[in-house]
Amino acid sequence: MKRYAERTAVDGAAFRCGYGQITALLGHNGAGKSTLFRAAAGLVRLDAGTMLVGGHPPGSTRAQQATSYMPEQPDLYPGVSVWEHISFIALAYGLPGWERRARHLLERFELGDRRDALPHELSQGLRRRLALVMALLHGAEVLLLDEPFNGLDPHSALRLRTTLSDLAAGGAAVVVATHILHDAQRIADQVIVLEHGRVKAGGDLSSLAHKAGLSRQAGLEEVYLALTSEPR
Ligand SMILES: Nc1ncnc2c1ncn2[C@@H]1O[C@H](COP(=O)(O)OP(=O)(O)OP(=O)(O)O)[C@@H](O)[C@H]1O
Repeated sequence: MKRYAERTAVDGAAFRCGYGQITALLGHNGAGKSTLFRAAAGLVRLDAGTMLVGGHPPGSTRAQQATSYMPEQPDLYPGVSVWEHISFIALAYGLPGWERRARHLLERFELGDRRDALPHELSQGLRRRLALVMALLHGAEVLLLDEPFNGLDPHSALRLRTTLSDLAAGGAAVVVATHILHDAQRIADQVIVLEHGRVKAGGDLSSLAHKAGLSRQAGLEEVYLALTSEPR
């Protein structure tokens, strides 16, 4: 449970995100998705309840080493180049031989020729791609990505979906908060629907469709709209 003054951001959000799985965290604006991520990343402390990240308390050194968190509004520093941003992450995690992986990720997200660019010289989608490269650099076993598809063009979104599926196939626990149900439907093994800080429903798409009283072939948007009420 997490409260901000008299406002309860999260309460009753019990679920598990398994290794080797992609979990999509869905919910209206203000449902508590980012608060859960910030708590998992050790940036805010829960007022009650328990959370473990990679088996460790959030904020502990072992949880930090196991986790990579990309906030909804990633911090990029003015005057610091693409390559310098990546070097900083490599230094922070003490990654040996990181340059090869960095070059590979930059190519994968089509930033290979923008190594010297400054954040203000990048479009919104390119800045998001840089933040993704930074989040993926240290090969964390737990990946927490807040709105990673925002601002990506369709090819980049496809590349990201493939990358996340590959990482989950390699054993990572990937958790993605998103409003883009098209992308979530294509990659999620598990969907958690949050409403007012609580888990409204959780499971794979076909079990959620069943819960919503829809055909098991129903798409995620239809299921989401059936399971949730209008935001107030
Ligand atoms: N630093 C803060 N101080 C006060 N209230 C906050 C703070 N951060 C979040 N909240 C409140 O907590 C609730 C959950 O917010 P949160 O950012 O977790 O939602 P979200 O599901 O990520 O929303 P969105 O889809 O809009 O990103 C909201 O009511 C929000 O106003």
